[in-house]
Amino acid sequence: MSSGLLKRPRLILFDLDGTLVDSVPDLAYCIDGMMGQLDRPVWGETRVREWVGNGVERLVKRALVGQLEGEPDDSEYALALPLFMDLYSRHNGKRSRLYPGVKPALERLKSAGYTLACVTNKADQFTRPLLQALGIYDYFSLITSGDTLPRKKPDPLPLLHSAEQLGVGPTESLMVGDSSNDVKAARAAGFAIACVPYGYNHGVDIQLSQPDRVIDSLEQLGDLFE
Ligand SMILES: O=C(O)COP(=O)(O)O
Ligand SMILES: [Mg+2]
Repeated sequence: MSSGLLKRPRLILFDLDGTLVDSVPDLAYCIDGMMGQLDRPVWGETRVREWVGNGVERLVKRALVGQLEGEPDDSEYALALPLFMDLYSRHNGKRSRLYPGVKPALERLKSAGYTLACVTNKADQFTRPLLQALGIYDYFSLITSGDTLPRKKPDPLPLLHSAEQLGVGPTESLMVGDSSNDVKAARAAGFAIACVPYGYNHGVDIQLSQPDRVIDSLEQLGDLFE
């Protein structure tokens, strides 16, 4: 990782789960509720934390197979997904919290004239209510969810789509995330990438993905730019 200041961006894209919001308490509660309804053992927050970041379908599959990779039995998955969707639509946001410094950081960046947008792999039916419940929906000029486009992060499409919609080029755009999916998507899109170390990266240190910067709090973002 290099040091020194980054080129000042015009657009800052924020990942949601693990970057803005600690959503694992709700996700784990609903995964465990689903497992219980299937008469299977529950996993708890520590395991579920390692499985978040590739969208709801992968999360349910990971819970069914008990690991990051692998495909569950088709008929069990067909039962499990609607159970999870129903539980999460009723519990989304109840136990989730903004990470420290998120709201003041968004406020300061917005006031300083940066365009802010959200790019998440979370399904849109859950993304918008969560941002609203946590009082940060209005900071974002655009929200691109995991099912908005045909491909999710780590594909660069959601990042490139957001920048294009907002009339900003990739070299004037910064992605802020917590996982290797965010780093891969940003690199493929030609965006700069800053990461937080406190989120969900499948149990792996985010430094190993070599983002341009790692910051402890979003409040440090403004200090990164020339
Ligand atoms: O996997 C999800 O549902 C969300 O993940 P993200 O907000 O970190 O992209
Ligand atoms: Mg994330």
